[in-house]
Amino acid sequence: MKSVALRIRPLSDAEQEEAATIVAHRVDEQMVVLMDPMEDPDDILRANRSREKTYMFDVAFDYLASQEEVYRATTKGLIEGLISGYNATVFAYGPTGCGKTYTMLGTDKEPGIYVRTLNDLFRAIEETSDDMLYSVSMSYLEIYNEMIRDLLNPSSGFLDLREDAKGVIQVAGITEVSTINAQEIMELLMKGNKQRTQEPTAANQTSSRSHAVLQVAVKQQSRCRDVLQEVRFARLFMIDLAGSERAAQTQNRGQRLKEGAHINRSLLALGNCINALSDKNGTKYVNYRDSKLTRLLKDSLGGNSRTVMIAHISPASVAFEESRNTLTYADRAKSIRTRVKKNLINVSYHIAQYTNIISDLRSEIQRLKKKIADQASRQLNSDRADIRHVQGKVLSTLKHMNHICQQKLFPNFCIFTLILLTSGGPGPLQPPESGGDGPVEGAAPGCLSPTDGDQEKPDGAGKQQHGDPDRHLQTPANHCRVSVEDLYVCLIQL
Ligand SMILES: Nc1ncnc2c1ncn2[C@@H]1O[C@H](COP(=O)(O)OP(=O)(O)OP(=O)(O)O)[C@@H](O)[C@H]1O
Repeated sequence: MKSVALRIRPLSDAEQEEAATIVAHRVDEQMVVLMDPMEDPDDILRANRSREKTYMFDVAFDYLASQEEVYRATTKGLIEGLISGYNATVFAYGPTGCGKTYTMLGTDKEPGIYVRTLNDLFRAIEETSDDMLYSVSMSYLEIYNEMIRDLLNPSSGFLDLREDAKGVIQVAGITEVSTINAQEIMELLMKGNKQRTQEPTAANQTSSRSHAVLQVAVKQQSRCRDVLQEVRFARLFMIDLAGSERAAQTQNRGQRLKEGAHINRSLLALGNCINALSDKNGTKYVNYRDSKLTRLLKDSLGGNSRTVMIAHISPASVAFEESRNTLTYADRAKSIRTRVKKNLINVSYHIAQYTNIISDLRSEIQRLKKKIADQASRQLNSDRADIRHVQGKVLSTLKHMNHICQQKLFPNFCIFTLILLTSGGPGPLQPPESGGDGPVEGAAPGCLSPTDGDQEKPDGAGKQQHGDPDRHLQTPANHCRVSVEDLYVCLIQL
């Protein structure tokens, strides 16, 4: 547990009337002492024991502590974690009439933990709402005689507990009100509270006959829509348990007695869970299924939750037995360890999203590779066609030249023909390997290349002379075409 606190309420009017003595004292911020009122001091001396037993808690309060002090020391620290995705639970535990409802709900003048927590939660949300987007929903239920009732919609009948795929316990069909308006939530809380089963008993005029569970779910995500966005989700349970009671003390009959039996049964189940969870060897079976209360509190007790227990006792000698039991359970609860982790509800969604992006990119790469390969093969085919076309042109030019050449030019003409056939004649064609340089390198000595032409005619004279803008393109086809033109010029000059 994150912390276990103890609160000792003031002596009640009834206790004062009974002239009860005070047996439970707060010694300091953490220590409480309980004195046994029945023990004979002589017996204690003879047995060499103390009449007093001390208990240590994370924090201890007595009748002087204000509601604000209790809230600050126990619950306020949970809010920051809550809005960042850490589950939290605060529950009030103790015998009937010892101040659980006072701590959790409080009064109009002295509001309790519910109101203070919600106020601070909405303040924290407001302070960060420029960067973060929130959604808050609230539900309020009671477990009365082992049945779950929706306090925000009591006419909906009894509800069932279900475990979702992730093992989280949910209340099927519960009303969840979405709001980030503190005032609205307070009104709902007050309305729900009026629905809560309360009856006067001899021990408490306003005894809660049910366990009340206020659940606030907070979802937070960044307003900035980047790819690495996280959605954090956390639940806060605030629980006002019904008080354990002894029939003799409450003088209950009939329905009250039956309620008391149910209350005690679920609190016994809670006590058993606390016992098993606090077992030092960790080998005891934790039976959450014994009551609806323990099923609902499964995560809060031994799972993923920062849990605060506020145990309550009366200081009076008449309540000694109940106080001792409560102190013993609260003391044990200190050794319960929970495994808290941040709830990032859409991590798997993002992983799925990344997987989709990667597979889209892979198919895009495949598509582009195929396109490049197709283009390259089309280009190669068109280059081959160009070269064959040029070769054809060369041959017909040569045939034509054959007619116009004088006899004395014939040997020169034959030499040029030979050169041309050696450099670009029919035979296996090589595609350009780098910028079309291949055919130039492969040209026979004496065959003119565009570069050769430029070298021979500085200042672009060659370009003007031939007037062909494609002349400098380094493709095999152009290279051959230029060579033919140069050859033609040379032949005419000869
Ligand atoms: N710290 C306190 N300061 C002043 N009054 C208190 C304090 N604690 C409890 N009381 C008063 O004691 C009475 C009983 O308290 P409360 O109803 O909160 O007990 P409870 O533990 O919730 O009882 P139950 O389990 O029967 O519902 C109430 O009248 C309440 O106002």
